[in-house]
Amino acid sequence: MITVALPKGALLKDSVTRFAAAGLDFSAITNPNNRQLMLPSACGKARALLVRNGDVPVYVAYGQAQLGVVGYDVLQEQQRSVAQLLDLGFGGCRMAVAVKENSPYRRAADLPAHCRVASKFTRCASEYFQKLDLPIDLIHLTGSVELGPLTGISEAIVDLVATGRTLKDNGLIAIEDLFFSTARLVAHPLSMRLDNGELQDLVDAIATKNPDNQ
Ligand SMILES: Nc1ncnc2c1ncn2[C@@H]1O[C@H](COP(=O)(O)OP(=O)(O)OP(=O)(O)O)[C@@H](O)[C@H]1O
Ligand SMILES: O=P(O)(O)OC[C@H]1O[C@H](OP(=O)(O)OP(=O)(O)O)[C@H](O)[C@@H]1O
Repeated sequence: MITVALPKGALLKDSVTRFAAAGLDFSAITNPNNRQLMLPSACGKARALLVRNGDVPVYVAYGQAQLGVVGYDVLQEQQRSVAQLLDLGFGGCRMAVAVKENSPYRRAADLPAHCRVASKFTRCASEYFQKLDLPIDLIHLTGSVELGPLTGISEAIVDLVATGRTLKDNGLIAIEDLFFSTARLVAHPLSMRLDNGELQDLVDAIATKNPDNQ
């Protein structure tokens, strides 16, 4: 039986839609009254694990799920051994450096050496500033990162921006982008190698049967 790790939160609805188009109906997982974390598909041929977005690569890397859906940002941050099979197109956002609107900084390289940068994505942030050859003091936060410059805990943040509304409503501006992110279909590499065709057929159906293109 194929097990799929689906992310709670922003990517769940579109993930369920894409699997449904490919023949696996996990819609029961989106029922607000549902508290079951492991659910069979309507046909009974597969099952879904409902996990935190950040835990999808963990279940897939360990092989407890053969497939998963997760944001590219999380894959960049975690660097786990999972195979990226498809760009699913939804969940578009960018990873950006942001500062207070009224700060003098307009490029990441303008930030003073050893300034504090808050982020949930500390590996991405660290690699980015290393490439700029700018030493920074990273502060790891797990959410509401925009509060960093507002409270003064940090001069800048590295965080996801989609509509830009959260930045605007908190008096911040993005000054540089690290990368663009969308949801990805990932797989356990060994499961793909040992596949008898069933997994590949599902991946092909997800790739070709996109309701947004029909
Ligand atoms: N505002 C947004 N608009 C569109 N996509 C977003 C937005 N914020 C995040 N995403 C994408 O959706 C993914 C899931 O975000 P979501 O907020 O549901 O999870 P999370 O709470 O950040 O994750 P975790 O459960 O690991 O803490 C992100 O990794 C990113 O790829
Ligand atoms: O540009 P916008 O459309 O306003 O979206 C960006 C916000 O969305 C994400 O936060 P999320 O809602 O996941 O909450 P979090 O701060 O707890 O991560 C991200 O971390 C930003 O805060």
